[in-house]
Amino acid sequence: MASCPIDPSIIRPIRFVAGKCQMLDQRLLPEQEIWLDYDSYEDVAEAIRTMVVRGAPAIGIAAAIGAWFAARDIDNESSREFFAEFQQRCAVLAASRPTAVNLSWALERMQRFAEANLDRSVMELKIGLEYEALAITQEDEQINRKIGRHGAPLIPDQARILTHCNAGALATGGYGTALGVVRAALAAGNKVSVIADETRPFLQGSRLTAWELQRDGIPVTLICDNMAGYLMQQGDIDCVIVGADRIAANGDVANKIGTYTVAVLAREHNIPFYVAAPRSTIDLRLTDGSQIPIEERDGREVTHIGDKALAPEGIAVRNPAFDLTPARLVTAIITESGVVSGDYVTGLRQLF
Ligand SMILES: CSC[C@@H](O)[C@@H](O)C(=O)COP(=O)(O)O
Repeated sequence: MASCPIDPSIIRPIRFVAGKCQMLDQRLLPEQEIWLDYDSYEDVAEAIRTMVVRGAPAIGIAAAIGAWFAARDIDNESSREFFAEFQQRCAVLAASRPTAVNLSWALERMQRFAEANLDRSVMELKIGLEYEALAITQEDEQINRKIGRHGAPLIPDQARILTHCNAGALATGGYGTALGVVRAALAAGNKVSVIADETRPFLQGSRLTAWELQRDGIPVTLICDNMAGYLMQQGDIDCVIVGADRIAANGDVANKIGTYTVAVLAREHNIPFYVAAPRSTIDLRLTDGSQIPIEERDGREVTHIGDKALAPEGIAVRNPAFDLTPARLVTAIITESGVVSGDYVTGLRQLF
């Protein structure tokens, strides 16, 4: 795979250069800014699995682009046979990571498009799927800017905002969800600052959130995950904003491991706990969070940083990548269609 230096303007982790799809290799940040070229659905599935690309909306975008590559490379003139093969290839992409529903949301949208147009030629289907993938890519940044506009009024001037993981530009098509609210609050003239949890074990907070905010000149202070309680106790945090990988119909939120701990601490200290997410992250098919599949990743992410061992060889390890925050701990869910709080069952349904 070829690489090239980073685009110095707005951060968008997935881009098209000379007709090629490139993804910023987020495993290497902040040390190296390397873009990798992608041209096959198998490689895109691997990029999602290995977290070259990560963050729920960005995973959805990558999946849509992977589905377009999958369609483009099918050699069959019959629309129905093409569709059967397309579905099988989408299933490979769908299996790459289980928790973020944006992945299946994007793949289902691509398959719905194909299924609704089976009277067209395979060539027309392929062109249509390319447009659909590009639409999913471009819409996302606009959605995030709307989330930002809805969320900004909730954030007081001078607020010190705790965030966990990376729900920023790097996790989306651009601008970010939780960090989109921060960007919108700053754009509205409020002098806010961010406190970023480092987010063990994959360090999305220290490697990615700190990197993208510092790069954009947004005030950010890094802390270890276990420092959040102390800072809240000291009165140094005014609100929490995080993203989400999947939100059940009752408002339970799956997000990066450690989010639940932050939500419990926020409740103890009467600090508002906001979740910012697009509607594509809301899964109304699931009545509550217990139905959300939680990914367990390789224990090596816990025992090592890079090649450096942090634990004795052979130690037993658990590595759940996400946790569940019950709706009762969530002050409000900020979406592109408005802010929902209180009765999530009714409020989330009304967004659709
Ligand atoms: C806008 S991104 C929201 C979530 O996807 C984010 O908070 C998160 O948990 C990402 O997890 P990751 O494992 O890095 O994909």
